[in-house]
Amino acid sequence: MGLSDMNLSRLMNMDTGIDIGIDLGTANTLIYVKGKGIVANEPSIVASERSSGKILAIGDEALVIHEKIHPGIMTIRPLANGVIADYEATVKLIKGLIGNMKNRFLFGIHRMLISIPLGTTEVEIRAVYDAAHHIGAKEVYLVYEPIAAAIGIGIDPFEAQGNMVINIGCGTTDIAVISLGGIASGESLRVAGGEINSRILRFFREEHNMAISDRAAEEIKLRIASVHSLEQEISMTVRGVNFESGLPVTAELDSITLRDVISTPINQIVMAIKKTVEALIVKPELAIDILDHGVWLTGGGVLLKGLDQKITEETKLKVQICDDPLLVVAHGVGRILEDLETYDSIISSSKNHRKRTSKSPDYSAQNPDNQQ
Ligand SMILES: Nc1ncnc2c1ncn2[C@@H]1O[C@H](COP(=O)(O)OP(=O)(O)OP(=O)(O)O)[C@@H](O)[C@H]1O
Repeated sequence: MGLSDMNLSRLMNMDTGIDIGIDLGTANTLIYVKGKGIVANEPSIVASERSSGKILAIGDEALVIHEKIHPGIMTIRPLANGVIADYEATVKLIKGLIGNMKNRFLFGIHRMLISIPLGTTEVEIRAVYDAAHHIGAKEVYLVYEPIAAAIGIGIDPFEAQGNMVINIGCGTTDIAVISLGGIASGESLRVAGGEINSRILRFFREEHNMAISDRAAEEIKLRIASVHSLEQEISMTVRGVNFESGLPVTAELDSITLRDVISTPINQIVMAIKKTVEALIVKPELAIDILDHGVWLTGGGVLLKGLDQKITEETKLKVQICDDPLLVVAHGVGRILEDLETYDSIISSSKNHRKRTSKSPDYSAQNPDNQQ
């Protein structure tokens, strides 16, 4: 009796290994397995033993350790501003997240597709390729995050109509006008949700001589941060530690004061959006498309209260927050992975990656390989 189609495909899968997509983010790393969907969504954090470097935990478990100071354990966030800041820890994070799955397959990972921010330099791209090969991927592909986000929304990146996507994560904000499979106008800045938290931490340090935890800064942002006046302004009591006495203290913070505290990064993001739109002056038909169809907001950072309204007021563009902004890049990476042939021209591969020096990228390029 011959092999059934299913057995044959199983055999082929074993022969070549699994295909994995990764949204490697500053705050969160998501793993997509071809044919299965998103199988992991955990914070990008690794905890290791200080003396031996032995990995104790990754993801959710490492975050719990991070919040409880322990002299013998250190925690690392391997990604900063969307790119690899600690190579070893990044490898450990990805290995840890896919480790359990991989054991179920005989020949490990075949293809690995990773999303990267628009502003990733040549050196940083090299590090991503190296890490993926180090982990065992036989073929490695990269895609720019806003293109993955667009595909995750359901936009056809090859259509002539211009589509504008603003992806605000933790470490980076990417703004791209996508048309005909390329980026017609784009900006990338290393300012996003994480910078808002940094401003909150700094405010308490400078204004209240008070240390607050990373978790407290995140909670403040989620509960009372807004970039547009609220119908009813809100406030909360914040707990921390006085820098001099070391004693626990509290302070009140209201949404009006906080709006001012976070205004600089918000203005930087708005300026970058305006710059991207202004660059379309030489491509008026794309500018009209954006005016007609509006802008998509993706990434967790867009959930900041009133941000959509602020962007509309400042740019006169209609904006829409996509469904599942924290998952949309991973969904896009997944769609590409399921159909690599269709998306061939918008991804780059380590096979055809040429060695170049680190320079500012040219966003007219269609994929991360085309950096000048
Ligand atoms: N409700 C919310 N309000 C404001 N910010 C939020 C909210 N929910 C999540 N965020 C922020 O979204 C960010 C995480 O988003 P996301 O997972 O898309 O980023 P990332 O992919 O890890 O980062 P990057 O793409 O920059 O490397 C964090 O800064 C988080 O604080």
